[in-house]
Amino acid sequence: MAGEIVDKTALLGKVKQAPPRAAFVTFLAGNGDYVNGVVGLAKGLRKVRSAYPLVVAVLPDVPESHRRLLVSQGCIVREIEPVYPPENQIQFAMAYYVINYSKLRIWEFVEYKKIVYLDADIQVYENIDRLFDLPDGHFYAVMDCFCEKTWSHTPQFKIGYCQQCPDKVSWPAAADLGPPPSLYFNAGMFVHEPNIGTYESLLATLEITPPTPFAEQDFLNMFFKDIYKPIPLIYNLVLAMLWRHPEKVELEKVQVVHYCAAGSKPWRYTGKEANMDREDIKMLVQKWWEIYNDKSLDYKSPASIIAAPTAAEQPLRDALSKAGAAAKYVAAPSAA
Ligand SMILES: O=c1ccn([C@@H]2O[C@H](COP(=O)(O)OP(=O)(O)O)[C@@H](O)[C@H]2O)c(=O)[nH]1
Ligand SMILES: OC[C@H]1O[C@H](O[C@@H]2[C@@H](O)[C@H](O)[C@@H](O)[C@H](O)[C@@H]2O)[C@H](O)[C@@H](O)[C@H]1O
Ligand SMILES: [Mn+2]
Repeated sequence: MAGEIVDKTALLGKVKQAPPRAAFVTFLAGNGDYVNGVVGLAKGLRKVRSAYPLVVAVLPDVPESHRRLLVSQGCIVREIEPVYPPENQIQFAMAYYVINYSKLRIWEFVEYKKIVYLDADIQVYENIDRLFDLPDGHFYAVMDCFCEKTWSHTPQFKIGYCQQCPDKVSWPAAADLGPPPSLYFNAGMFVHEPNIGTYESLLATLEITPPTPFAEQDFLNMFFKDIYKPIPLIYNLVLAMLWRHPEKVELEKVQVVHYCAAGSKPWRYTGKEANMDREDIKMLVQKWWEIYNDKSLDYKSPASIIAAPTAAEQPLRDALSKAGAAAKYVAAPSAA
């Protein structure tokens, strides 16, 4: 850079925008392979040029190596303490669901005015930043489907009722079944406002609420029933919709895919489970891998752009150096 004088600190100051008071948040537990989902999500949000950071709420059992990997991919890693439901003999739909109550900790993230929560097995294929502009005071999420056998414990499954097609099998007037279930959302993606009062109420209510098969998803549906506002399924395609309610899915319009069907986690996909040999599933898994393997989507810290810009980044560097006052080049402190 002969002749070039650049004040790296000044440039860094210009590259760093004021942190937006909103964020995407995901949740990571254990030392297993869900960390791949978070890396994929971080790269997917970068690909769609989201203006918001990805915060990863990690449980204490997430190893340092996974945390470093996520920081190297531009994530903000924040440790949370687990949340457990009251002692119980309940059979969760999936045994590991018990740990998903820990998602409740994100109501403590009050440095963010609004949060879009995304499971680690979700990928974002179009920019959904507009969700942060939804009016406050509601809990926004996509309606779930009751048709998979994971719901076989419920009365609605037993009579073949699903909220996605309430007229197909209408809810019987029989008194013993009570009223039809309220609108029920999938808790893999939702828009909410962190708030300490809400957080304390969530935890206090949990202490006196017997756990149920869909764990925190059931609990959140009960807690936010009065302010829940359904949003279109383009924001959280629960894969089972493809074979349970295909008439409701326009795949080309879907912006967010939730790899929640059994066998659909891309990083451990074998194609052997039910429905996993479908062409649309194979295409969606391949789409996930294309982003995960795309090195151009790896995070580059502002310092690395300033120090060694690629051709594509040169314009940014030039603009910044023009914007910044001419000043002596200040080499970064050597790592040694
Ligand atoms: O071993 C696990 C299991 C779950 N999760 C987190 O908990 C979320 C909910 O679990 P999962 O997505 O498997 O539930 P599903 O949506 O498939 O019912 C995951 O997306 C991850 O964010 C995790 O980090 N490690
Ligand atoms: O702990 C309970 C979990 O319940 C939900 O997953 C279910 C649900 O969507 C069912 O309707 C599907 O049939 C099933 O495949 C799927 O796993 C959330 O995605 C997840 O984040 C988490 O809240
Ligand atoms: Mn999920």
